[in-house]
Amino acid sequence: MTPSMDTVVQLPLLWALTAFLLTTWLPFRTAFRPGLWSIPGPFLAKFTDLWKLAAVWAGHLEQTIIEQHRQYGDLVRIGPITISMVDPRGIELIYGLKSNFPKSKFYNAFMAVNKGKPVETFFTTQNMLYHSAIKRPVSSAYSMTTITDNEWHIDKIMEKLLWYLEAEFCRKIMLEHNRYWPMASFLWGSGYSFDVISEMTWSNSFGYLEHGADINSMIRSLEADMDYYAPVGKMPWIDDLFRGNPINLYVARKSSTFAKLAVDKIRERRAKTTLSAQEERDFLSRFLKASKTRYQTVDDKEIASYMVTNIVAGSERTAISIRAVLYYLLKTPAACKKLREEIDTADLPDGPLGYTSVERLPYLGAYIKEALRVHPVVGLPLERVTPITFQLPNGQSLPAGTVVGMCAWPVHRDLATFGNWVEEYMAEWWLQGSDEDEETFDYRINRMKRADLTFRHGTRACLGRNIGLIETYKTIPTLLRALNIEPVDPRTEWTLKKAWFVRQADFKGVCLRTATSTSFS
Ligand code: HEM
Repeated sequence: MTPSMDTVVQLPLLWALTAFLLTTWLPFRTAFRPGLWSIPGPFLAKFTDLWKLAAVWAGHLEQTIIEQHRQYGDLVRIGPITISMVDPRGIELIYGLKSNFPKSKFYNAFMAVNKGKPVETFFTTQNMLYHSAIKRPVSSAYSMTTITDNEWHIDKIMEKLLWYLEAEFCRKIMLEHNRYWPMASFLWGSGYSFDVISEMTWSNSFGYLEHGADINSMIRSLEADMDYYAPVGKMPWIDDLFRGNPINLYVARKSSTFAKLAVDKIRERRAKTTLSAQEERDFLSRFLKASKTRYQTVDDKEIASYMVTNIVAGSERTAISIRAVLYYLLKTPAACKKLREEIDTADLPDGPLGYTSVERLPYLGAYIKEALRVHPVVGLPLERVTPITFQLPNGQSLPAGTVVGMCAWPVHRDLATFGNWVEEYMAEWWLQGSDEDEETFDYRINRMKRADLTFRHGTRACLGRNIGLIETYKTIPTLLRALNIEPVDPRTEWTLKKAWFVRQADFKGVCLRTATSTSFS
């Protein structure tokens, strides 16, 4: 059968129309989306999320966003429907309790897989009702009172760390090798924080400190996962295509390492007839208690998901924070000296320091806050979706369905809030100046606090904030008191691996010696 004359004429027209739509009309429509087209930003980003993906892939989105904001101002369009904002007033509007904006699809990539099925967690869910339903039964387990009542879990691991560093390594290796020990994996790596959070969760640490190695490469594979999630989260359909497609999920039908471990721990705990005092009060016991009263919401799948979230969200972030504080202290010898003096004169008890005995030390607080300002853990914008038209502080409005996010790196470098010293480590700014009256100081410090995105803010703020803070506040002075930690060469820099987290790699210049040894040879 030969095609009719009409078809012959129509076919090329159809192709031309399709080509026009694909090459001109659709990109034009995307770029000139009402409410967004006037917001400045990189040209490519108006048309496609490839711009974001490429910047994350290249490992410097946080720096690129800082530069974009310096070039274009407070609002930058970094994707066809994505806006980055830097004005600290936006924090309350986007993340505050009243706004309740859901997370964007970026978080889909972070979903764990259990028996071939993606599992939503506190961290990943975009359903705010589900989020509040699963958070309510367990939120008291993360309160300041509960965590300080259970500091002994942290103390146990801290004692191991001290023993390990002093007895096992420092003394021995110092005697053998020029009396210093280049700080390596255990403290510098994440093993310590992994051990703390596993001890708090099920009263048994992974044992990184004892093994001195990355058991079953769990840390390495978690880091690799995070490095994968960050770029694919910027174009979530890529993850759907490769990892989340039904064929892959069916063929794999596997659970993530942490999900399997959590299920085993629940089974073991249920089989126990008596529990130790420690087990009675750990997270797992609290989750199991919650399941008795809220059994419709908190089933075993949910308990496993709470446990996985604890391990995944509570290990790397705290390790990165502790490393940041140590790094900036070591790079600023005057600060380190001042802090040592503060600790020495504070009349503190022996052994691992309690949170209540150190939280009021002014220099310690200032050094920690400043390190987390200069080096926030998360390096990407925390994306939320506007459910309705969103009125910005400058009067402009964004249409419903816009992805809007603030990244801690540019926000913590906002010149209007932090002054011209934003790139410097200047902890004293968190303290009242000698020529500053109370009122001026209160005004200044409150502005700085309102611009603090370290743990974020509002409904989806960090659930483990108290753990992260207590662990950091306890660990830094306990270490400084027990050991002299010094840079071999203060000019040495660390290297940074930037994806979802801005993770530090080897800072080889650091070495340890016990506080009692007098000098390096
Ligand atoms: C110093 C250490 C820590 C820092 C700097 C930190 C930082 C953050 C930040 C910035 C977020 C918001 C992420 C987002 O909106 O995408 C977050 C969320 C979260 N963090 Fe932390 N975190 C730390 C420690 C912990 C610990 C120890 C735990 C666990 C037990 C934890 C559990 C969580 C959870 C569950 C969320 C998700 C909350 C939600 O969406 O409702 N974090 N954290």
